[in-house]
Amino acid sequence: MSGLTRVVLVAGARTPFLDSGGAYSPLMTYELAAHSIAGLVSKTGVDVRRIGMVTMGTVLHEIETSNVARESMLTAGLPATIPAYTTSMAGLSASVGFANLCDMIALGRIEAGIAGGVESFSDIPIRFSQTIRRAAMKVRQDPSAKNILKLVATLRPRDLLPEMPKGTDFTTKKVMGVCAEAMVKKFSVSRADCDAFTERSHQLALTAIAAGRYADELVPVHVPSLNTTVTDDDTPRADCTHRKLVNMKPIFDTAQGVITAAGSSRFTDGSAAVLMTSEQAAQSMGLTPKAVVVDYQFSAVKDLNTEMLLGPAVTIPKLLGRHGLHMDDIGVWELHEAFAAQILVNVACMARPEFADEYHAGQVPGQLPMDRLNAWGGSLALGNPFAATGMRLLSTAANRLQAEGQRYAVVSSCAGGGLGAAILLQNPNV
Ligand SMILES: CC(=O)SCCNC(=O)CCNC(=O)[C@H](O)C(C)(C)COP(=O)(O)OP(=O)(O)OC[C@H]1O[C@@H](n2cnc3c(N)ncnc32)[C@H](O)[C@@H]1OP(=O)(O)O
Repeated sequence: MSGLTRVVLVAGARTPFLDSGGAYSPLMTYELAAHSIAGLVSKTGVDVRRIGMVTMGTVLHEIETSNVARESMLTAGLPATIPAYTTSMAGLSASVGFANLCDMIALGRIEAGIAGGVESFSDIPIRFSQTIRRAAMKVRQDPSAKNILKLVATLRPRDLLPEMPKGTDFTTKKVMGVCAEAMVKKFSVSRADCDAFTERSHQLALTAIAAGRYADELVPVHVPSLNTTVTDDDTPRADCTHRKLVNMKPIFDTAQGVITAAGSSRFTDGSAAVLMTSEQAAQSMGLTPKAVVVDYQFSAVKDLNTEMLLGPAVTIPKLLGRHGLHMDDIGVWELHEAFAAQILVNVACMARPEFADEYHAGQVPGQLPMDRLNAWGGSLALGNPFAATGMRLLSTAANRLQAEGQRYAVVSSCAGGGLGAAILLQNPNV
């Protein structure tokens, strides 16, 4: 963002991530999101009067709180005078809010903003069937007993069944695990490599947790109706070992697939948020930024049927290329692990000339240095509350830049709809 006001990422905060159906079940998403916003404000000590906008991304929209950004920032106790809007771009829902706020700060329209993401799979929007919905609308127009009886007589028992969200991509009508298997068939990665990557994710997460790496970003969540306070992520597993993984059956392609339950990120509840300001605003508020936001890029794949989750391989090279950077120049890599196979396909594609011909005008991005990738574990171990994941990655990348003394970090995610995002951060001190 040269020539514009420099944007800095001050810090991130997140709730612990929990397997769906757990202790967050009684909470609505706005309540979960309020915890990450309130925690972020309290840990940074930012002067809230200087915040110009709040965004909150979500994938599964709750109808009662359709502008979940507004409800969550009010619940977090931010002044009502701060505007807030909700963003939606599949798994990149929070990242697009983050990008919007960066632009607003860079252009001098606001001097500080909070970008968050939230998801709950414990309380998904389940609807009546369309037949019932239509009948209900007709009853609203004419609520007479005669009309109600007439409409009830047209209903069949199956119309009374609730409609669950399908969990499939709307265009391809496939679930993401099936899409990931289609990528494996096109670009081929082995089951053994997937298992090794899965084990690595859990072991690195457990080591990072034991070393207190996440203490800085985690905010406890009190759930009054259960009289409990959640302090830790609950999905990293010590028993995620080669011995166990090797015996697991593939679940999305039972005959020939490589993706098991362990090699898939789980349906998870949680929220995360990051604080961005202009460099001058951070200085004047006495805040110490963890990273400078250098640039970002959104892209989309050509073929949704075989490349659905290939967003990082399509997006990262565009971002790096714009800054004359190579894979080796990046010291910290934080990539969303939707599936072990999806990460391995993305990494493999970036090193392949035929993929470079297809997407990057023949410029082969090269080999991603695996020892710098998700060094504190990834979504396979920590879970994937869809929209919250992007903000978790940013927070972790900024913390890793500081802890590891690296100069650049790249954060990247794939998403349903064949979308991809990549964000380039720089350590202000290196
Ligand atoms: C952009 C994107 O992010 S795209 C991705 C979007 N997300 C998705 O599509 C979600 C994909 N995930 C899923 O569909 C589900 O989480 C599934 C199907 C993978 C898992 O579903 P569940 O039925 O809850 O699996 P469950 O937890 O019961 O695990 C099955 C078995 O594997 C075991 N297991 C699961 N994970 C692990 C692990 N990491 N290590 C060891 N064992 C494991 C369980 O203990 C269980 O064993 P058991 O049968 O002996 O009890």
